[in-house]
This record gives sequence, C-alpha cells and structure tokens, in this order.
Amino acid sequence: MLRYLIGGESHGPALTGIIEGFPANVGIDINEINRDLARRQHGHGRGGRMKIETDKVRFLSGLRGGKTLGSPITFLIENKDYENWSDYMDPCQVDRETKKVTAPRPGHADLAGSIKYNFDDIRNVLERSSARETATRVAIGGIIRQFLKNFGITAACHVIHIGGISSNARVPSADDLKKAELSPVRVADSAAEKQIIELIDRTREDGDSLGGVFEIVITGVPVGLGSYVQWDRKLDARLAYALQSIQGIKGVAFGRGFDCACQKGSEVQDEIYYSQEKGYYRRTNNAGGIEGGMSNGQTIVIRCAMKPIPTLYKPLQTVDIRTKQPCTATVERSDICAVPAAAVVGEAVALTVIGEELLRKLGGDSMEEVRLRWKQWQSR
Ligand SMILES: Cc1cc2nc3c(=O)[nH]c(=O)nc-3n(C[C@H](O)[C@H](O)[C@H](O)COP(=O)(O)O)c2cc1C
Ligand SMILES: C=C(O[C@@H]1CC(C(=O)O)=C[C@@H](OP(=O)(O)O)[C@H]1O)C(=O)O
Repeated sequence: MLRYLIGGESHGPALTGIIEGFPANVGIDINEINRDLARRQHGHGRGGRMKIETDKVRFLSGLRGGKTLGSPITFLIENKDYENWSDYMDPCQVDRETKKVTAPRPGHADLAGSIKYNFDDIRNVLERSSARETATRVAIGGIIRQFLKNFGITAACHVIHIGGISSNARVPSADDLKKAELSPVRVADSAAEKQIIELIDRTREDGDSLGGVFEIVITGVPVGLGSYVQWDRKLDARLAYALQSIQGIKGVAFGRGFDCACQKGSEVQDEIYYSQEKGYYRRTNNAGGIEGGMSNGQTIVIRCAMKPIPTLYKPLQTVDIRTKQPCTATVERSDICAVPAAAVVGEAVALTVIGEELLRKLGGDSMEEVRLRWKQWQSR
C-alpha cells in the first residue's frame, strides 16, 4: 500500500514529505518534478511570495542514481523566505521576540485553530494551514506521474472560469496532454485570458479577491480502479476527499456534475456499445469516467470550485482574541487569485490517488513486477 505524510510550516526552514510503499526500479527525473513545482508557482494574481521562492525538490532517501529503491522516499523543499522569518520561526530558539497575531482572518483556519490548539498567537495556526504545503503534494504527484507514465496514464488541468469570466477552455486534446509543460492557463482562449487578467488587476486595486473553477482530465486510466464493494474504496469518493482537502476548494464534481440533476435519465447515462476492434465503448462521457465507484476506461473529468482568497487588502471585520474587541483582520501578504495554482495542485493530488489505486489493484515490489501484473490484467 502506498502512503505518504507531509510536513512543514509556511515560513519555517523547509517543507518535507515521506512516501512509503512505492515500488523499486522506477526511473525518476528530478527536472520533471521541478517543472511541476514551477507550474504551481505561476498564474496571474499570485502575491509577492512567489517572487521569493523558486521551489526545488531535494531528495534525502529512497532514490539512487535516479531510480527508486523501494525504501521510503524522503524529500524536502526549502522555504527561501525562512531567511526573512528566522527570528519568528526558528524551531528551537526559546526566548525569541515575536509580535503575536491576534486578529483572526475570516475564511481561514485562524479562529477555530487557535481555540482548538489553545494558542494565543494565531501564527501557530496560519503557518501550517497555509496552502504553502501544496508544494509537497505537487512533488508527490510529480513522482507518481512518472510511475503512471509507464502505463500510458497522464493528466492535465485547465481553468474553466475565474470570477465568472469563462476562459473558453476546451478539453485538452491528446496532443496537449503530450506537451509536458502544459499550463492551466495556456489552453484557454487568449482574448478570454486578457479579460481575466484585467479582472484580476481591477480586483487587486479594489482590495478584493477572486475564486473560480478548474478542470482536471486524466486519460489512459484502465477499467476497474476503485471498487463498489465498500464506501471508502469508491474512486470518486477517494478523489473528492483528496481534492476537497486543497485549501479553498468548496466543491468537487465528476463529469456533468451538478448539471445532471436538471437532466432526464436518458440524457445523462452513457449508453454501452461493442465492436470487434474497439471492444466495449461509449459515445458520450457524461459520467466523467467513473461509474459505481470504479474507473470505466473513459477519460476521468473532474471540476473543482475554489472560493475567493480570504485575506483581503481591504480587510474584513473580526474580533481580537486577546481583548475580544472588534478590529479588522490581520493582512498577511496575499494572493488575489490562485485558481491556476490550485488547478496544478488538483492535478497532482488526483494523479496521486490514481497511483495509489493502481498499486492497490496490482501490487508489486518492483517496477518489473508491476509491469508483469499490468500485462496480465490488460490481457484479460
Ligand atoms: C495555491 C493556493 C494559494 C493560496 N494563497 C492564499 C493567499 O495568498 N492568501 C489567502 O488568504 N489564502 C490563500 N489560499 C487559500 C487559503 O489557504 C484557504 O482559503 C484557507 O487555508 C482556508 O481553508 P478553506 O478555504 O479550505 O476553508 C490559497 C490556496 C491555494 C490552493
Ligand atoms: C506560499 C504559498 O502560498 C501562500 C498561501 C497562503 C495561504 O494563506 O494559504 C498565503 C500566502 O503566504 P505568504 O503570506 O507567505 O505570502 C501565499 O503566498 C505557496 O503557494 O507556495
């Protein structure tokens, strides 16, 4: 079974990850992972932090000469910004002088987190609840992506709309998916992209923020990942869990999603056909590639809704946790819109779930063993 844990504070020395149960002898190109990390940093509307960071993964264990060893893969991604925060964020220095954050930001983990963990300094909450940690999830997705490539499984993402302005995005073609550097904004229509950029700039001037919807497309997934036999083994449930855990995600939908509720049964189900050369096939993919909690061999299509960024430069009303007096929320340097970045994170976490499920289906301690089992399964 593949499992992983991630750690790290946003302005601490580094982010960390550990992956266990990954087969031996899988070739890993570190440049591909760093490319995914760079994709996550892009997108109009990101704040000043992204000018400081150049995220790069550093492996500490589990790899030798560019191949996995079957042992735990441990890695870190340094926070360059730690240099500017070490007085506040040093993990061991006891008597440091720090100004406490006491004005919880609505829409963040700040208030509930400080009550739950009994903190009088909200910094202790915001450091870990920050979406900075999503860099580790992208690195893990980048490792899984290289494993899945061996079986022809690949993924891409694109922005559907930001703040209600459609990107006129189209489902990426097979050629798009082959382009390693596919960006979540670049598949969009360029006139629409210009409008979106203008909207983000206007919103920044207003001291406000934006959300939107992105789509993840995964191709090459064979029939039968996930299972109908137990609630927590359903592939759509597992994907929704992982995607919903990304900061700011408020909804996850498969295929036609919420639109299905307004349609008739005859308009929504994907009828089944058979031919000698194609085997079983469908003419539609309203289900988004998952039926009964299992992949059905069609492209998996998932949409995620992201709420507007909660930190506003025109700050919202809140209450000081020390004095209980009304005040305005703490303004930490902030993104205005992070939908393209969240899309890259979504792509990575979705790929990770597919990798976990493929390994659960096939098992295998080495790449060679997994390949053999894949062949046996495919022949069936
Ligand atoms: C890639 C990414 C970047 C984000 N950047 C910011 C940011 O700069 N400022 C902010 O207030 N929220 C940002 N968020 C959203 C918050 O982290 C998130 O809304 C908050 O942790 C509360 O979680 P919830 O919205 O899931 O309840 C970002 C989210 C993602 C995925
Ligand atoms: C650091 C990242 O995103 C951060 C996510 C985030 C939040 O509240 O979620 C707040 C901001 O942090 P800072 O105050 O350091 O600028 C973002 O920059 C990142 O994506 O790597």
